[in-house]
Amino acid sequence: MGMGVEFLKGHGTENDFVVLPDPDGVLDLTEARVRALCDRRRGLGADGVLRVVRPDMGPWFMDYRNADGSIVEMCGNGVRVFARYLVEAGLVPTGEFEIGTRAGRRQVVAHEDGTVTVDMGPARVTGASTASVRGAAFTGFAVDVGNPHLACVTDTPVAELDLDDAPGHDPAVFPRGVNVEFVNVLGDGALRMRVHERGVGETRSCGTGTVAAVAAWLHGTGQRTGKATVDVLGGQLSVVVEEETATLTGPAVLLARGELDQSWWDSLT
Ligand SMILES: N[C@@H](CCC[C@H](N)C(=O)O)C(=O)O
Repeated sequence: MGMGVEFLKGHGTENDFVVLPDPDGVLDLTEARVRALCDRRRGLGADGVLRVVRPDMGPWFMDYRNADGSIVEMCGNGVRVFARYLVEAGLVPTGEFEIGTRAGRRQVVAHEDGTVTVDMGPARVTGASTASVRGAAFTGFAVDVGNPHLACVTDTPVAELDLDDAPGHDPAVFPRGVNVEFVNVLGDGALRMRVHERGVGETRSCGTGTVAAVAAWLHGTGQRTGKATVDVLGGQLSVVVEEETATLTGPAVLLARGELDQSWWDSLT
């Protein structure tokens, strides 16, 4: 290894991340550096950054950043990729362990087949609200999965939506912004979803978004618990919603590792 900053690249259902191992918490991860890393032309390209930190007390901590550099609470696909990194780096044994996030500790199970199950904590439906896409209104439910979501179950085929721009939302309901999901019901327990993520744009998957989608679908049909598969642009995730918590299962892939050029890193402040 040379002197550059170590990185890995990974994805969960094509929601992709740069992983930065930083056990001693010495990296100065500025907004400018996150933006440059995530840029698909002048950087490595990713939807977000996962910095891997070992606190003095407690489990390994996932310091998650959106591609625009914003620091937010939780990332369901990210936590699976983070878990895969910890296992492959030999920092935890395959099986069950905890990961710290800004939304609290999350129990994960890294399976032998490469998939990871995450206990996501409760998915709380907190009310109803409306998203707009090119003048069309979509009603949905506000769902708190540690981070904020507006999940809209709709008969409009999600493939037809133009999500290049952020959907409109009510800032009084979502003062810190929101991730917006559009959801089609394909059959009992089978959903299709597209998502526009706060701080990123449209992504090919959002783990917390799939949990919000299933919680909203169940809520709208008068059910408190249930399970569903959710087809996203980048694959399929499985979600189980229980009274007190929800679980998310899906793939987690690491595909590259290397080091960032130190002078490039230093040129960004
Ligand atoms: N892609 C993530 C969610 C990342 C955070 C989100 N953009 C936010 O700002 O809350 C996931 O898989 O959950």
